[in-house]
Amino acid sequence: MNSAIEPPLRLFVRTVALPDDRALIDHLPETAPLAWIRRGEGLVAWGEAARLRLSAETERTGRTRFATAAEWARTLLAGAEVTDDVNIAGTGPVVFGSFSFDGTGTDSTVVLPRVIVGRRAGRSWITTVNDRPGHPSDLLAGSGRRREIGALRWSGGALGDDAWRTAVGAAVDRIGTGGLEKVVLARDLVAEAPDPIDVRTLLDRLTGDYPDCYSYSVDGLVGATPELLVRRDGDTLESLVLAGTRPRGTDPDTDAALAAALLDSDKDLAEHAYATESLRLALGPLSARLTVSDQPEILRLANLQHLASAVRATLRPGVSALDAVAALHPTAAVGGTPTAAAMEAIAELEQMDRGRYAGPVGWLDGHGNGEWGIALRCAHVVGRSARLFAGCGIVAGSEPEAELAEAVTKFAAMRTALTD
Ligand SMILES: C=C(O[C@@H]1C=C(C(=O)O)C=C[C@H]1O)C(=O)O
Repeated sequence: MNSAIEPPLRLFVRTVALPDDRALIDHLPETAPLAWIRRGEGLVAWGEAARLRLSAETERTGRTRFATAAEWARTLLAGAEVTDDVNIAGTGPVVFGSFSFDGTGTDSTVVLPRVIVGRRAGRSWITTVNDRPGHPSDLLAGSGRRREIGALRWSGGALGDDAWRTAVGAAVDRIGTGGLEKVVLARDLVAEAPDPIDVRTLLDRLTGDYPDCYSYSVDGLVGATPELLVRRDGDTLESLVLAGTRPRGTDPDTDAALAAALLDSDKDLAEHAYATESLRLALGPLSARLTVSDQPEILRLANLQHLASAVRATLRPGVSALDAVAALHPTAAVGGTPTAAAMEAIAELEQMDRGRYAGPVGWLDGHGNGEWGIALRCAHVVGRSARLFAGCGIVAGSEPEAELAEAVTKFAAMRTALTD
């Protein structure tokens, strides 16, 4: 059964311009911070006016939960009395969501916060969600100082290095015998801190190190993802497909050589093509117009470079950001091809529950606008512990040793963020 914390009978939502140029993170309290930030803009939020917990489904792809969440949000937000002085995507009431990778997972959640602070195209605003008209002053209080994380104790996750190499080998064998073309295999790693982890400290470091990524925090899932699943503003949808990876070089020549090798690698181009194709197939029926760039480009991050393809679509009327998420997840960038066989292979070979890693994370406003990323380069933080995740696309020709090295590099974003 899905369960919702019943919202008050009537919600009063007020958005006003905020003459404040503090960094978004500086507004956040330590408890349950919600965030979606890129290049200093985005949304931060806190408090809870309503929450939907979604139950497990029988299908691994689990599409019903997105439809349930979209309907819940639509009814909730349509029933609110909204006064919006700013009126752009992300103003008015906004829900934040984080969905489990696998539909059989139990920890998907959507929350309507009490206070949302946003910044976009140089404009800042604050939105409050109340049971009575007006801005309650106690919710606008500034936040406390961010705390350091302290000395960490690291331990292995579900599979050690050898076992994970073996799993990659088994995936390559499966691909060779037909029925499966690509599968993304992930692994986990656990860090234990001396005190409860201050998520704002992680966000501060992630936004600093990865300004071009989307730094997010929803219900303890914290990370900085380069992979935009959906941005919907009016009838325009954008997405960025990533698949195919190399590390950054330590000097400009090596860096350029690694990028050139990536653009020239048949294995990586094939891995990338599965991902763009899955997106094209899923988005086609929702779009009046759809363009996927024909040649991938290089996206450079602090620690990695990826093959990237930009996608742009004009959506058919009435398709919300969350409707598009429902159609897209799981893309071959984090699942594989064909989807059902890849999901089975993941469940069998990884030997762990991904939780919300590699699931959609983001926000949705009352007009159906929103931004959703794939929850990558992240950790699930619970009290003093953080469980980190990293995965790699496996195709014919993948080598276990190289994939292991790639996973180590992908862990680095969160490892560094956790390290004082
Ligand atoms: C699965 C992850 O990343 C995905 C896999 C990639 C690859 O295998 O080349 C690249 C980008 C992401 O789509 C991860 O970071 O955990």
